[in-house]
Amino acid sequence: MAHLLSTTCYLDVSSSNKLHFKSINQCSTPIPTSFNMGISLSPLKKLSLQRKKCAQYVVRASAVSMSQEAKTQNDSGSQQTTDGASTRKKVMVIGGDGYCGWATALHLSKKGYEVAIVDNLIRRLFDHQLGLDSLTPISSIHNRIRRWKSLTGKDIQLFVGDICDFDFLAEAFKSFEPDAVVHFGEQRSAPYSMIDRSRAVFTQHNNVIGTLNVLFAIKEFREECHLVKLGTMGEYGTPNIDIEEGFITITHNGRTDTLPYPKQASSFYHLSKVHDSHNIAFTCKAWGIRATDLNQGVVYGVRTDETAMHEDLVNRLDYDAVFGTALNRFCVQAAVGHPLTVYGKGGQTRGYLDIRDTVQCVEIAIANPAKPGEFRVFNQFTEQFSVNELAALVTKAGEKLGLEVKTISVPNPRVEAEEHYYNAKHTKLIEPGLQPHLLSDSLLDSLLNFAVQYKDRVDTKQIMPSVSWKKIGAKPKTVAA
Ligand SMILES: O=c1ccn([C@@H]2O[C@H](COP(=O)(O)OP(=O)(O)O[C@H]3O[C@H](CS(=O)(=O)O)[C@@H](O)[C@H](O)[C@H]3O)[C@@H](O)[C@H]2O)c(=O)[nH]1
Repeated sequence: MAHLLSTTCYLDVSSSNKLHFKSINQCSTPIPTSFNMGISLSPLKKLSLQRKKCAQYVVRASAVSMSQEAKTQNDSGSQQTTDGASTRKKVMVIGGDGYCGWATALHLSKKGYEVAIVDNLIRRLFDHQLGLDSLTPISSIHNRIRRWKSLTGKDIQLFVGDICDFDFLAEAFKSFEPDAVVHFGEQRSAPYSMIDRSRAVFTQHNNVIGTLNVLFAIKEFREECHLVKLGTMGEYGTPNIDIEEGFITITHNGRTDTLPYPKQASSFYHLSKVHDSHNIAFTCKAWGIRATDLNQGVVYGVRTDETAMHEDLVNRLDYDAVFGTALNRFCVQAAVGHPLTVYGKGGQTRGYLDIRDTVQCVEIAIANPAKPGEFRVFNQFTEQFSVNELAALVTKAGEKLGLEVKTISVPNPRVEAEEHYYNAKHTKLIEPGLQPHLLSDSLLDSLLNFAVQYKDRVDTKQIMPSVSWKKIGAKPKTVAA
């Protein structure tokens, strides 16, 4: 069984330019290395893809010139100590190199929080393995952080390693001492988890054990630390009743109780988040952990105020059938003249939100922490759309830009309801101040323009779905060269 090569690196942005190397840790979580259509990925195999002894090093960001005057930002990340002094709240962003994590790390840093990114960079490895790429060219995490420092004067610490390796996570916790942990560090694609047995096992192991380790790290080293965990609206499935925020009050045989809302996830990925929610709820009760489960809907968009500051800060945008999500995919499809790929009847309805609202929601959760022992659940989306509605909106916006947009019905590769009732509550983030960026013509114009700008980078072979919920088997899938 192949394993992941994991480098543990610590980027400390302070005074001198020294580079320190130190041997650290090992890990044993298997990750799959092949996908689809017959030929295995020998170069990646040669990497041996093993979580083995690796280097820890410290890079000083002052090695990068300050290309722009550092600016003072509005700081909302400070907190009062018992003696009245003001300190900056420390937030560890696990998965801070990914789509939502990178945007969030920058936003929190700008808001005055002291931020550390923890990431094993595996999202970049998935692309290498499956032959995929972000629509937008993205810089290395090191260059991203250096650029941020040069533009704003703000440090972001970097711990490169795997949270399934508890020794690594413990070191990161003891070194950074977070007041809050935002946990995006999971394999987040439903199709990826449905490629083959090894991807299903990897997804659930990685996600469930990673979160379990975070819970143990909080208990062991930072009891007061608030866990802000990214869950998913997909935990609820599509029941024929209104979806509440985490809990539902039920009267049964004359007795009444408020219970966790029933979970009906529809992929091994979505199920991993259900398992996480149970583990978190249990440890809140048993150990007094304070946690917020953010059941996020489908995210769209690419720009946030911070990622728009420089090309080195640009976020990734996935359009392929494994990692790309519905609206982002449709915009890229429209830009390259590919028909919009509505799966099945297109009545599948989900909650959606702009990535600028993802970063706002996380900040709201951190600024208003759960109490010790409290397990809160917020539904994190701003609007509901069916896939057909999204296709119609993109068609209209494309026409305005002179694009001829067609839609096709693709046989649904997933097992899901294609026509159903959907009405999900989402008030708990609005009350403390979320100001939603609703999907508008101007947003669609700018997303489409963005897609048009990068359309030469699109590999149209990655658009049609090739992962089937029904055909998943034990045999490892490999990718063609
Ligand atoms: O080309 C496409 C792509 C998707 N769909 C449909 O659009 C819906 C949403 O699919 P998606 O790929 O945009 O989103 P999903 O697989 O549900 O997962 C994404 O959105 C989840 C939130 S939610 O959908 O569970 O609310 C997050 O948890 C995941 O990390 C993120 O990848 C599904 O019914 C899917 O069948 C199409 O019709 N055509």
